[in-house]
Amino acid sequence: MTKIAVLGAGAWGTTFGQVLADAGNQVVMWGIEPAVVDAINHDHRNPVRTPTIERLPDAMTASLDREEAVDGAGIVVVAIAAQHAREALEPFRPLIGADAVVVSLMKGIERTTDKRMDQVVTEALGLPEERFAAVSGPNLSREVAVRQPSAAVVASVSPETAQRVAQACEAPYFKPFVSTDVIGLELCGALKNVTALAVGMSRGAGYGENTAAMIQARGLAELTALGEAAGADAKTFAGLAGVGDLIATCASSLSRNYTFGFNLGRGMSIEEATEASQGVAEGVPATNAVVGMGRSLGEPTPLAQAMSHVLDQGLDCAGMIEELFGGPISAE
Ligand SMILES: NC(=O)C1=CN([C@@H]2O[C@H](COP(=O)(O)OP(=O)(O)OC[C@H]3O[C@@H](n4cnc5c(N)ncnc54)[C@H](OP(=O)(O)O)[C@@H]3O)[C@@H](O)[C@H]2O)C=CC1
Ligand SMILES: O=C(CO)COP(=O)(O)O
Repeated sequence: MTKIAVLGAGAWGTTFGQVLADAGNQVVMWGIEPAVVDAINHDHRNPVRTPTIERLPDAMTASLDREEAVDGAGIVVVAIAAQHAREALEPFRPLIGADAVVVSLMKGIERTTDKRMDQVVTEALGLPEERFAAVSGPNLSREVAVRQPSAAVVASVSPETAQRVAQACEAPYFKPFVSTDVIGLELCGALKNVTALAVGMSRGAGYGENTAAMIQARGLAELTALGEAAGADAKTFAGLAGVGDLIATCASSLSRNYTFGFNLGRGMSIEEATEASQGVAEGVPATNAVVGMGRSLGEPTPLAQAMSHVLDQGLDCAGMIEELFGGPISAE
């Protein structure tokens, strides 16, 4: 059995840990909450983050100790809230094996640097990019947790690394595809969250399918253009990690980003929506980073800009839509 460490015992880390265990690996979760680590070890449960999983596989254990978690692990998976990834990972730098591959499940942009998670992870760990892979796709954790059929894309600049990670996470209900477009995959995951906030907001305000579709389609155009400007392959945005994830996230109350937006749309303040959120809504800190990224690449980001006015200045849903669609007629 291959040992795989999963850093971060949140909803997706724990659920993906179950995928890896179901795929035949020995999985050690690393977390910072003693109660969560204790519950995984003694009750085979993570009642805080994955309450719908009644019993985690026997091949899953957990540790509070960094060294114990990654010692002998051939693959190290990172599923930590994006804004905390760098500080959480730096202490792992001397501990991760020289041949280990590091995999990011995170869908975010670092607010203070506007950097993608592949950049944050490789910088924090001093990792060559050939030993890094990202996994992204339409993977609402509660559905994967009950083993509904799902697929994801594993991207690495090294086709061998992508293949190795894909083989490790292929389970009867979880189908990985491979790609070398790390930048595209990272931007799909992070930027669809900003669109999900806006679509959720329109739903919360009472608007229907047409409004949701127009925001979603413009969001896709925006993230594709930004991705291409950053060096990504446009094909990635039409695939599972792009359109696929956008469809899942923008249509589901299981998405924290959609729900955060929905709550804003029905009148909650940012503080109230944050309080109501069940886990991290990555689109919130990513929004201004997307605006910053657009500015540095010379690419307009009207949707992210409108959402930043929602988050920073309290713009309401009607104002957000007016800002997005109220300008002069232009080519699509
Ligand atoms: N849930 C989903 O459906 C999916 C999520 N993702 C992505 O995966 C990433 C993780 O999401 P998810 O697990 O759902 O989020 P959760 O909010 O459930 O969990 C976040 C995790 O980050 C940990 N964390 C936060 N700060 C620190 C820190 N300083 N040091 C160590 N650990 C820390 C939290 O620990 P603690 O519990 O102790 O606070 C928690 O385990 C996100 O980027 C998300 O976009 C990707 C695909 C699907
Ligand atoms: O990325 C996800 C589904 O693919 C999860 O979305 P949320 O982070 O909005 O819950």
